[in-house]
Amino acid sequence: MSGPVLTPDLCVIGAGSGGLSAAAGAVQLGASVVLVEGGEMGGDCLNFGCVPSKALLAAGARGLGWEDALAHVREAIATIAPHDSQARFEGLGVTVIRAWARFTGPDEIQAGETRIRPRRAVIATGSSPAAPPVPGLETVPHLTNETLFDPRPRPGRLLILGGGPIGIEMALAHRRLGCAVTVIEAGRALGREDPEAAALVLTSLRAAGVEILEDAPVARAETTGTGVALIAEDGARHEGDALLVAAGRRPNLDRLDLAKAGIEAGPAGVRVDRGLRSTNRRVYAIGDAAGGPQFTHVAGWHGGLVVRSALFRLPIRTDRTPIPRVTYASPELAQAGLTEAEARDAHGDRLEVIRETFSGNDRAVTEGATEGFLKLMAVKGRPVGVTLVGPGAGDLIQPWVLAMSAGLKLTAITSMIAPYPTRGEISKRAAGAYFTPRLFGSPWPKRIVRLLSKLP
Ligand SMILES: Cc1cc2nc3c(=O)[nH]c(=O)nc-3n(C[C@H](O)[C@H](O)[C@H](O)COP(=O)(O)OP(=O)(O)OC[C@H]3O[C@@H](n4cnc5c(N)ncnc54)[C@H](O)[C@@H]3O)c2cc1C
Ligand SMILES: NC(=O)c1ccc[n+]([C@@H]2O[C@H](COP(=O)([O-])OP(=O)(O)OC[C@H]3O[C@@H](n4cnc5c(N)ncnc54)[C@H](O)[C@@H]3O)[C@@H](O)[C@H]2O)c1
Repeated sequence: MSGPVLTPDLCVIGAGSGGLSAAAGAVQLGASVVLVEGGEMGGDCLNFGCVPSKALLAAGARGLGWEDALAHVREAIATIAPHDSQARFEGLGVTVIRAWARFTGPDEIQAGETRIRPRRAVIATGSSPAAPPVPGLETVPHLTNETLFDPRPRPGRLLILGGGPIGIEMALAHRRLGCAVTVIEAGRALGREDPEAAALVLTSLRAAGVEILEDAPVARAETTGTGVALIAEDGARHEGDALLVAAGRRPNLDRLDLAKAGIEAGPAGVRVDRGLRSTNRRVYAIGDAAGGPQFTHVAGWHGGLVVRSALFRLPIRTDRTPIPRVTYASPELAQAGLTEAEARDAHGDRLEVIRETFSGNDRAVTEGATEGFLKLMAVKGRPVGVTLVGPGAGDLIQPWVLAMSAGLKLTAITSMIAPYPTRGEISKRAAGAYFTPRLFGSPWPKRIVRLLSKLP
């Protein structure tokens, strides 16, 4: 094969959330970096994921019309795009190649005409919408997150196959923009979340007019005269003029020729150890391609970790850090660390669960927005999980993410002075409630106070 041969310290395949973090970190530490991107710089999050979905939600909340909402989505992407652009990365000193990469051997990657023989490589190729095995779906016209934000007419009734985070967030966005929406979910909608928190979100979505059908596996899809129909296993037929398939993801590995490099993978992604190394020790896999939790902040965190490992040869591990997630529904649902059920499995009787509602939060009362609660899972004076549902939950959960990643005790939260009146006071109140029975329910503090009161 002719063409140039590059021998960088690091070759990163994929310029999404994970790949960009790895490339930016490595080049700024003095490494030579080649970044290969076959599609759009910025990957899913910027172009077809987080950014357009949150922009569409916000456009609906602001009461924009359909055309203005789609224009706002394009504007949001365009405003953020320079940060992820080829020009910015070349400015940092990264060699950017716009081509699809594939392995040609254990230590060689081909990208267009260029051959790359890096010291270390990172697979950061992300994921794509999975097509569920529903007969008829292959021929029925449908949207996925890759086409949902393109210019298109407003659907009168949108059917959504799948009630995970994409299905639920996009149901809310379309409802806000005036569409009738039906979500059809095989199991429980938001099935990964704490059931009580998910129920609150789903109740509010139903109250806003979204139809959500649970325990309704879709068995068949058909094209109708005016659009599409989904037929559930129980025979119920649901018709709409557009269909969004949001039924999970599959890793983007087909183009990579992994076997040539001795890299093993399964349906979830590249097989990696807890240090993100694949079965080829010189090749890491990060983000959605690595088969773990699929979030931008996880991909970005992975990007930082592999720089640490590849450049400084420092040990890294991914199995000890609590990973937060937020579903941007109304109200928001945020989770840090373990859910109650997970904490119960992990800690059994040692687990204490404390629940505080926003109806006891003065700011929420003054705003007349008291829906939601915080659930704290604590073991021996330390938080192991927090579920927060309510307006701004994604921001309110951050002190708990800090507390858990830094291994802080609940006293770190109780000793903080929380400004009054803020919704964030709910955290201090929950942490305080952990100590209430210990302090006021035990005879010892009272005995000590009595004893001391006898002293001059
Ligand atoms: C609708 C939607 C909403 C979402 N909302 C959120 C959210 O609010 N918060 C959140 O944290 N996460 C969200 N996510 C998830 C988030 O987008 C992903 O977890 C994140 O983008 C993963 O980053 P990544 O770097 O692993 O992959 P990507 O960002 O997908 O980047 C992978 C890149 O690799 C390129 N590529 C693939 N194969 C090759 C190849 N062979 N050669 C060269 N380049 C290649 C692709 O073109 C792509 O640009 C959302 C996802 C979707 C679909
Ligand atoms: N706010 C966020 O952070 C955010 C937002 C959107 C997406 N994401 C990420 O993207 C990932 C993918 O999201 P998703 O919602 O596509 O996937 P998902 O796997 O979370 O949910 C897909 C849902 O589709 C259902 N389903 C599958 N086949 C079905 C069938 N035949 N009939 C009816 N229902 C069926 C599943 O039971 C599941 O509940 C998420 O796991 C998340 O990590 C994150």
